[in-house]
Amino acid sequence: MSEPQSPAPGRLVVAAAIVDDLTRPTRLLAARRSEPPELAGGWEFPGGKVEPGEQPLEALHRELREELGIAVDVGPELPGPYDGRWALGPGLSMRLWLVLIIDGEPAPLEDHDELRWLGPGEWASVPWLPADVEVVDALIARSPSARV
Ligand SMILES: Nc1nc2c([nH]c(=O)n2[C@H]2C[C@H](O)[C@@H](COP(=O)(O)OP(=O)(O)OP(=O)(O)O)O2)c(=O)[nH]1
Repeated sequence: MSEPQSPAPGRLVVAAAIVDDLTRPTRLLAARRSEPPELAGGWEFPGGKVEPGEQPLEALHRELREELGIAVDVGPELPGPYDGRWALGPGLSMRLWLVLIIDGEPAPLEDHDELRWLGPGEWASVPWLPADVEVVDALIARSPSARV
């Protein structure tokens, strides 16, 4: 099968599908953005932009510590259709990994005003940011344990 034509990868955003189990996940942690105004109220995978000179996984650990106050073990990546990345908007694309919390209780410290554990059958039940809808669908498709 041929690769879809780009949107250019653009700046890399790294994000986490925080789950309760890396092989048979049943719960997924969604975060509601509080800013900027045009994105506020939309639900997303916690994460953020990779800074110059930073490795992607280094950025992921930093963002999760800053935004939620947690340390994680990183599991498998959910590769997107654009050279492994998911298209976000103009000039941005995302890599996403399943992760498990190993330290800390997640709290909306930065950029979010609510966190919610979504149980089986609920993973698509919040209004995800538009670009995340296909990502959530792909996550559900690879996680039979997420379905009721
Ligand atoms: N973190 C994250 N960002 C997403 C997702 N879906 C999606 O469209 N985005 C967009 C929203 C933002 O435009 C961009 C990520 O930027 P960000 O604001 O989280 O990055 P950052 O924490 O590094 O913040 P900054 O340096 O830009 O202030 O990607 C997602 O699931 N997670």
